[in-house]
Amino acid sequence: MSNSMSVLVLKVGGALLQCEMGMARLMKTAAEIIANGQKVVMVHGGGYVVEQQLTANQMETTKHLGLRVTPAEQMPIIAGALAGTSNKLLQGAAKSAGVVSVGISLADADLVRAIIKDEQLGMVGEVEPKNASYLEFVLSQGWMPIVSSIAMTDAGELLNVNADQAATAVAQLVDGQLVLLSDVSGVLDGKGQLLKSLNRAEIEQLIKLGVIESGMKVKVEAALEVAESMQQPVQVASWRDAAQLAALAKGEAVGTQIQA
Ligand SMILES: Nc1ncnc2c1ncn2[C@@H]1O[C@H](COP(=O)(O)OP(=O)(O)O)[C@@H](O)[C@H]1O
Ligand SMILES: CC(=O)N[C@@H](CCC(=O)OP(=O)(O)O)C(=O)O
Repeated sequence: MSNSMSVLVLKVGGALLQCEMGMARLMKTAAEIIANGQKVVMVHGGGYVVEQQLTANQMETTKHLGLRVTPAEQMPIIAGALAGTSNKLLQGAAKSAGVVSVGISLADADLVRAIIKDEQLGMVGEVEPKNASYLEFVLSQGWMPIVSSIAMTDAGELLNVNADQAATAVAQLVDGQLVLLSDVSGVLDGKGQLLKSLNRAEIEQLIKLGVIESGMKVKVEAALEVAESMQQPVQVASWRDAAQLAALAKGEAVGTQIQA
């Protein structure tokens, strides 16, 4: 079990980037957590920004089981949308909340080892933790790393990594406590009610029933991997919910606890 002073890895989903008030509130929360003495690493998605920029370039896009099929010719736009636009939008919000940030990607400083996940998905990456030195240095300065999910193969090709999976690798890398913040208050049951806690058997059952699907399926599977490998619960909650953010700042459990 990690103690409350361990590194907090906060993953934020792409819908946040469409909401200026949401970004401001989240960064205020991050500022409070940092002021309380805890280190924070932010990992972000940006699925909506990717879609806007592909559409603006007359490119079509599809997802397969929650992962974006990424043809090589789309990679420059996707990298720009995630490591550029999305990352800098969040840095701007951090700056105006008084948080000093360092905007990086998974491709920096050998943070992770990245390989192509499945040829049929194109340039989609699968990552595992590699070298924490750079993150540790940034954190030691009191700065907040903001990490996009763009990675690089050993041959130097850019890869598009699902941001929940990126956050998993980062949490393992820094031995951190992982919180996945989305636009829903947590994992919901078939009636839309929040499920407070889920283990592997319950997750498998809900996936089989089709209650947990698409992006949430990728998210809970990523959460479960961390919960099991690090033997600590992972929280799935919402950046939209001010009460959840306030609880998070106090170190309380929020949303759905994914348990080992
Ligand atoms: N059982 C479920 N509970 C909550 N959300 C679910 C569930 N099944 C599917 N979803 C969908 O998953 C979405 C969250 O995943 P995703 O869009 O990938 O989030 P993010 O971009 O924040 O990572 C929700 O907005 C919802 O549409
Ligand atoms: C391979 C893959 O699916 N990559 C994602 C990366 C961004 C992401 O995960 O963004 P959200 O957190 O907003 O969903 C994508 O292209 O959308």
